Amino acid sequence: MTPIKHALTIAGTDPTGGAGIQADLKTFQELHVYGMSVLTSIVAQNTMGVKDIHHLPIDFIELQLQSVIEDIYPHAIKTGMIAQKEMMALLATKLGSLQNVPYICDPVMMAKNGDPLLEKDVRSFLRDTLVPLATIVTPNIAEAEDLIDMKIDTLEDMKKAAERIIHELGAKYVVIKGGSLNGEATDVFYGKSREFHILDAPRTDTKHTHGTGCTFSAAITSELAKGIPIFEAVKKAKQFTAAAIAHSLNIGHGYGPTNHWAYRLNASSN
Ligand SMILES: Nc1ncnc2c1ncn2[C@@H]1O[C@H](COP(=O)(O)OP(=O)(O)OP(=O)(O)O)[C@@H](O)[C@H]1O
Ligand SMILES: Cc1ncc(COP(=O)(O)O)c(N)n1
Repeated sequence: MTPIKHALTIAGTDPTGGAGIQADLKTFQELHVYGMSVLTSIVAQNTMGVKDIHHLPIDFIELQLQSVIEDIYPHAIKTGMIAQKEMMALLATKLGSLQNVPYICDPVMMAKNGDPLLEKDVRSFLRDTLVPLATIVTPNIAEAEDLIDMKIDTLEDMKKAAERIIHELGAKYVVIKGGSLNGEATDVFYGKSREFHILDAPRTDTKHTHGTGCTFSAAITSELAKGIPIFEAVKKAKQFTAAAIAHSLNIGHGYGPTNHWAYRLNASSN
């Protein structure tokens, strides 16, 4: 039997279980990798919005990370909600010192309803510290616009933005998620091979998309932990997330969560 691979998420929490650390761990489990987590911020949020955020002290985030790495070395690492400059600086140092571990940077900036998850004025610091270290960075349209300070209205704009993220910011690969553009669910993948790939999946007409971005980047992380080539990993993540959205859950009073086991249902009916 192939030894199990280990994936680590470094992110904030969602007590309703749909986004953040909780969505990441559910995704790792569904995709058969051993999931581990380092908490950065504890977020009092639900499907309706964010009530308050408690940031953990930097030295305690460092201690969690050290505890994981000295014991169960991760085969891939993702970051989600990294809210403060000091957290970004710590992670840049730590992630920069790990050799050959794929790093998936989900540049989380806000919750689905628009509530901010990052402290003010730290977005450019995210762009300058964590994005350049990324094997792949996974912005949605608003995050991509913010990272390279350009308006994105069309697929051509998405391609231009992808080129700029690679050539100006230094990540190796990028996938820009077009879920919020023109009612499509078309994503653009681009990277050091300088080839564009367009990823399409049927768009589900639902408001229950809480945690889709976390789920997508955690699925990429799972596949990269297994050693799957990067574009294959992104394609699998796209299918996994599309299924999770197609079977999303009408629970809670706001933007309901996705269904992390939907891909398993699809696979068993094939
Ligand atoms: N309603 C939908 N139906 C199918 N796929 C979707 C839908 N909404 C998003 N996706 C896809 O889910 C994945 C994760 O998208 P994510 O929610 O992070 O970003 P987004 O929808 O592009 O942006 P935003 O968070 O601003 O809505 C992407 O592949 C995206 O194309
Ligand atoms: C802790 C945390 N991280 C990320 C998100 C964004 O979630 P989404 O995937 O819906 O953009 C969130 N709401 N909470």
